[in-house]
Amino acid sequence: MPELVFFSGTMDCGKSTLALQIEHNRSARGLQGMIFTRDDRAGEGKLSSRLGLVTDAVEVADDQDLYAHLVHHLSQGGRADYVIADEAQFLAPGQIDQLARVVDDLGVDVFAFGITTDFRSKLFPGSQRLVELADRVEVLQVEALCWCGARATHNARTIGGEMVVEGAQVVVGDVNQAEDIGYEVLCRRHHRRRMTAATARAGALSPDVLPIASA
Ligand SMILES: Nc1ncnc2c1ncn2[C@@H]1O[C@H](COP(=O)(O)OP(=O)(O)O)[C@@H](O)[C@H]1O
Ligand SMILES: Cc1cn([C@H]2C[C@H](O)[C@@H](COP(=O)(O)O)O2)c(=O)[nH]c1=O
Repeated sequence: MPELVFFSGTMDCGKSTLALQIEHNRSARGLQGMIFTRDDRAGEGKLSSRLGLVTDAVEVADDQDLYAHLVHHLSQGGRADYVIADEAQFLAPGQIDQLARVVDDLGVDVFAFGITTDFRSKLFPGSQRLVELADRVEVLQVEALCWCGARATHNARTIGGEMVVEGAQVVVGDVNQAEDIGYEVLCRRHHRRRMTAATARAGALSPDVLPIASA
């Protein structure tokens, strides 16, 4: 049975790498995929992994109908034995419904990859719809780690290393960018306390508070 599978995890846990591996294994056996992405850090129409691999992809537009795109492609004699959708958190809920329709009406597997929650630990609308509709939600096995060594479960947005909780939901960026706007993965405890690697280090280095002399 064809499936809609949502591979989910924090930033930097290997989602795009897995997407590229799925694409490689299938294309090595003569299958042809349709690859969608949106706002990849490598630029428009790219699906990239931090391991250095990159492939071309269809850059999804705001109002694009993904089901209609597949039907048009097939009607022109194209093939689509499977679909990969990376950065799926950026897709609109309606586009996730269209991917479900690709599975149900066209009988094509859809593998979607994305982060579930934003820097405020709120669901992205596209990810929410995937959780609602997917046949399976798979959490990636390679765990990203918080600076404390615990499994990272949350994404923090940072400015100059400090966690921020105000701002637009979508700001394309990367981890390990101490300057300017960046991201850092944290365990829930440290996300709740807004403790990033930089602020934890600063706290550890600050001198003990001197006792207040009594009058
Ligand atoms: N220099 C490196 N050596 C080995 N593995 C690396 C290196 N850089 C990144 N990685 C691996 O790549 C993962 C990030 O992969 P990527 O597919 O870009 O993540 P995602 O799409 O989930 O953000 C890291 O968690 C790590 O396992
Ligand atoms: C938490 C969070 C992330 N983003 C952006 C930052 C990156 O461009 C992508 C995630 O990419 P990855 O391949 O999973 O590392 O999402 C965002 O726009 N808003 C957020 O809150």
